[in-house]
Amino acid sequence: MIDEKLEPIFDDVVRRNPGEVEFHQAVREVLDSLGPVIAKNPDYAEQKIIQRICEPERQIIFRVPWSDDNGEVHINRGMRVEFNSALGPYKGGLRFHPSVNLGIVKFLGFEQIFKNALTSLPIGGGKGGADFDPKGRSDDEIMRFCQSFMLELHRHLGERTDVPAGDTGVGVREIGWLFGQYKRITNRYESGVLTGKGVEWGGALVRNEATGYGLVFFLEEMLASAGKTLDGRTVVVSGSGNVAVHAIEKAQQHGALVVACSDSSGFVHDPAGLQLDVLKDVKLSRRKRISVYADEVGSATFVERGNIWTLLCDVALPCATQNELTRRDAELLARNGCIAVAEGANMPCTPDAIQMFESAGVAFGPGKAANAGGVATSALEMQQNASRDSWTFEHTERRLAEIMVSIHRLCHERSEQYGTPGNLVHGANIAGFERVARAMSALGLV
Ligand SMILES: NC(=O)C1=CN([C@@H]2O[C@H](COP(=O)(O)OP(=O)(O)OC[C@H]3O[C@@H](n4cnc5c(N)ncnc54)[C@H](O)[C@@H]3O)[C@@H](O)[C@H]2O)C=CC1
Ligand SMILES: O=C(O)CCC(=O)C(=O)O
Repeated sequence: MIDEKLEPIFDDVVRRNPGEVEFHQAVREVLDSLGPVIAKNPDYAEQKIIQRICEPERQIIFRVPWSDDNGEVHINRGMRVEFNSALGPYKGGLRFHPSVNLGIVKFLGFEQIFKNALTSLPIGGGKGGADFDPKGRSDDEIMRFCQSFMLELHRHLGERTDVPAGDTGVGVREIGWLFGQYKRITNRYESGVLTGKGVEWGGALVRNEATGYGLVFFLEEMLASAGKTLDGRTVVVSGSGNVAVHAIEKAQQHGALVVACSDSSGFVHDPAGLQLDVLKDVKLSRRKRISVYADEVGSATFVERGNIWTLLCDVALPCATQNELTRRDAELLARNGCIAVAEGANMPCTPDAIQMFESAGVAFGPGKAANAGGVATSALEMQQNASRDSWTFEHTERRLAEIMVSIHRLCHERSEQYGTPGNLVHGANIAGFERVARAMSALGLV
């Protein structure tokens, strides 16, 4: 429940941003946690810190024209929301997906402010993307799209200004085409302007794996605070993209049996445990539908359009997309004995699903904390670019693990200090907000 003093702020956000339902949802969740913080720090109310945080510093919307392999012209809409730069340059990924609109980019950018603050690294919050659907497009078409997108976006970027990375539909391949075009337009090898680059051209080892790996490090901390471990647990993961595959990899390394994953066509169930090499080959290399995994692995079945959350598991890791896990799914998971849920995707659980987990005693790790390993490792990539250095895999993974442990500790401590022990949603919102609010307050009315 939003504190009654903060209710008018939320109403104003809804009025000023009509129809942007995902953005409203993300704001509501944060404001829900902030009543006690504002009561303790009346200066923040006077300085209208919350109202300022809810208003992006800058929103850029632009036309992206490109032509397909048959010469037909297409027009997409590109956007970048530069939300908050109190802690550092705007930082956050680019999403290419037909569902992208301003409300989606704003929800993602808003979440990113608090997530980035939780890493304790010097990065502000931003997000971008386009309503472009890469599915079924040739490499040439996607490259032309990336080049056209960057032709406009480049003027807003810079290693000290705004530093995008990947997200849904944007991986190392697209970052390559975006970086190549930036370099060509500006005539500068400005490595720190994008992260998630290939390791041969300025990228950092571990960035590709970082979100999924970080999720599992965070999950281990959640379980440890209840005296449990991941070893021997049955895990279900939704999605089969960058985050999902690397979460599966790290969960397996920690002794879990991961029995299912999905894509937008359905899920595969492999009670023997997913074969990671086959999964990576099908989804990341050949970019096929998930059903191909079941065609190639005898122990697996494919369930078209099926609901993955009906499967029995100890741990659920939603790693696909926003609002993919509803209250009904949460009830089912709890009833089936699930003990922990950690969000690899951004906002994959609906608010009433989260409430359900809380009331059923299922440990819950919110995305802005649990999936912060990706952006944290992006900040480590920026550090390496700035110092013209490159670290080993082992060193970088150790840094990632330390960051995830410290994010969990911070969220846990704040949840206790503010009277909701173990509620990591409150802990994450409060800890992230505190860091941004202190910086905004120090920087004056800007
Ligand atoms: N890539 C990164 O470093 C980070 C990504 N995230 C979030 O993680 C989520 C996944 O991102 P990536 O793995 O990078 O994207 P991706 O493009 O590599 O993979 C997305 C996956 O989700 C699946 N998917 C999409 N809609 C689905 C649906 N309705 N049902 C089942 N599967 C569906 C796709 O088929 C694909 O397998 C997104 O919410 C993203 O914002 C969060 C933090 C960092
Ligand atoms: O690495 C980054 O800059 C962004 C990662 C991202 O988009 C996210 O955390 O949701």
